[in-house]
Amino acid sequence: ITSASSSSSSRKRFKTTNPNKIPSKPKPPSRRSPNNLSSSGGAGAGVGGGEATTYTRLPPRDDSSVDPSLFTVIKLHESIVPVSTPPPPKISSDSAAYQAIAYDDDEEEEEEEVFLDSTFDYQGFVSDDDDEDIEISRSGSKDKVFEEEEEEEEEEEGEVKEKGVPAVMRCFDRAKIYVKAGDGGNGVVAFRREKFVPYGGPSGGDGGKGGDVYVEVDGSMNSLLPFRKNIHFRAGRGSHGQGRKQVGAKGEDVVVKVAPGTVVREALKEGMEGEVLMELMNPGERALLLPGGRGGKGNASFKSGTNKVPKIAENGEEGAEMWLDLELKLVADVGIVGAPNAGKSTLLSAISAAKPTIANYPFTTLLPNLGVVYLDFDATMVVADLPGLLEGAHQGFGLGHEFLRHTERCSVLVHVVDGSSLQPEYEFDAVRLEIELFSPGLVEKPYLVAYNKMDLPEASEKWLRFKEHLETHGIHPFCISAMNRQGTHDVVCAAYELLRKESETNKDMQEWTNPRNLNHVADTIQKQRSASMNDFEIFHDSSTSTWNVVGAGLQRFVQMTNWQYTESLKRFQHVLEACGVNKSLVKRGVKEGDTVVVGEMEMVWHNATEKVRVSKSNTGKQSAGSVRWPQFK
Ligand SMILES: Nc1nc2c(ncn2[C@@H]2O[C@H](COP(=O)(O)OP(=O)(O)OP(=O)(O)O)[C@@H](O)[C@H]2O)c(=O)[nH]1
Ligand SMILES: [Mg+2]
Repeated sequence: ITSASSSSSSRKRFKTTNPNKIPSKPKPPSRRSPNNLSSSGGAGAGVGGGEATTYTRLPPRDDSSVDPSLFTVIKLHESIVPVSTPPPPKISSDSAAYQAIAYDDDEEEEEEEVFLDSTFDYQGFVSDDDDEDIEISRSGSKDKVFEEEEEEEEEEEGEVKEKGVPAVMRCFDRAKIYVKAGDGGNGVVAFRREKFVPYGGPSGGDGGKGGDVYVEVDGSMNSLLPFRKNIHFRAGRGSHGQGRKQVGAKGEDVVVKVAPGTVVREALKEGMEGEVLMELMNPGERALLLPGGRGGKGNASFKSGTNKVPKIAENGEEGAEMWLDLELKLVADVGIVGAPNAGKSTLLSAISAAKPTIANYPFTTLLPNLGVVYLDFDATMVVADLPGLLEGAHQGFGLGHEFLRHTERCSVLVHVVDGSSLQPEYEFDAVRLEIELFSPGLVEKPYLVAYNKMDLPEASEKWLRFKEHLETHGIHPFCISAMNRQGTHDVVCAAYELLRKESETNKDMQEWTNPRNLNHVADTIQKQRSASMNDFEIFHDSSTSTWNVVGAGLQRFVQMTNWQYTESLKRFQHVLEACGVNKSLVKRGVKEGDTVVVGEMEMVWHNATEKVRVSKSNTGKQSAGSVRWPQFK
């Protein structure tokens, strides 16, 4: 027999996020079919007036070191759509109402009764219930929530500053956000009160389900910019149950909108990369990420043959919460890479309707530009123009090479070489090396080489030498003048041909990976929620005489138990007995007076032969934020 002592104030709140890892299914990047490009990709670009994404601009600079303060002038396509703002967390003003016993009185009888009977003849957890402190404990826990929030934000700020890429760039394609599903509403204890109907019976309704958290692809977004302003997304809490068996309303859902091509990871501490939870590619795709907590049962649900007057109700289940790392990898078919000032943006503007900034200095392009290239009615491809790569980019020179991850989804690369540079061959090799250093997988992608600026004599002079150099390596370069649009069509056709071949090879694999279950995170959480209470482990530290009973099912049960009602203790005691915790503890050698911890509940163990009886005199003061149970020795 055990009797309980308090602990919830000192222990951290139990989180349904669950310490157990959520298994993820990383999906191999699937390429979009060229046919659906016009409706997606955020670029919204198209021939005939369609506009492409253009975000560029850096004033000419002598040195290539990057001062973030200069990046404030950024031109962005207007189409960035703010993500939906989550509804403010609902805090019911009459939060204490459900705690006390509600009556669905019909006109006449207004008298209040309190059913916090502190005496029952049960060997087990007993309460020195002190009704008046419930409010205090409630507000106490609220404060705690806010404190935690502040901590989280501080932690966020600290992590934003990583070296390499200027802050402005990072924020566009990477974000860290917090999501929380709504808690379930609490059930209530109420009794039917009606004139001429004695013993109306229990009528406390169940709490409503908490709101869900969804992640949705918004085709009009082309960056993760909105997450610079808004990083907390909380679904609404379910309403509490009411008298007359009225079930609480469901909490409001929250939808986190992301750009196509966003990779969602579970955020881990200390810069570690979490598992990929999902990759969201196609506009309109929607994933249920975190399901809201279940509503607590009201006393009407506890009615049984043996207990016709249940004075017990459950708390709502806490909604799961987690931090997510979002990363945008552009969804483009072809990526244009090359050294700074080689003419990459010029090439994109020559082959598509995109209007990236073009200027005669390195690092004009700071963020990738997208454009849609139309070869035919049904032959289109999305082309991305990337910032320039320098030798040593992997060490952070220039803009670094982080943005190369945008090419990971590209099937084909077009390598633009500046023919007017001193040693085009050397420039070519250096850029290839940087690509390889970023990812060996990237260097294996099919690519073609476009030798640019052929209209300039210094470029055409070196063309033959360059061509020979590459041909010895089995590469056949194209020569173009992007500015005059000469030779660009050949490059486009060749790129499209490579793209077609690639998609044929990948076809089988893509078919195999479809259909994807985007809701697998929510499914895992649901599965964990239905974990049996019989699954638990007992950890014992012999030096401290503390026994930790760990099990998802039991922890959830503790969290949902409203300790205000004394019958809750009975039920808890019964559960511990029924699922074998007591037995296992005895077997492991628990001793009189040892501490047993289950979830956030801490108890003192008492041997079964002793009778425990509580008298009314035990109603002492409670500390804020906890419900204290007396210890009986
Ligand atoms: N003569 C000539 N100049 C060109 C050609 N293509 C590009 N240029 C010029 O080269 C300069 C750089 O062009 P961009 O398209 O901005 O080069 P980029 O590779 O995008 O440069 P970053 O974005 O800074 O990496 C501009 O002044 C262009 O006008 C070409 O075919 N012939
Ligand atoms: Mg450029």
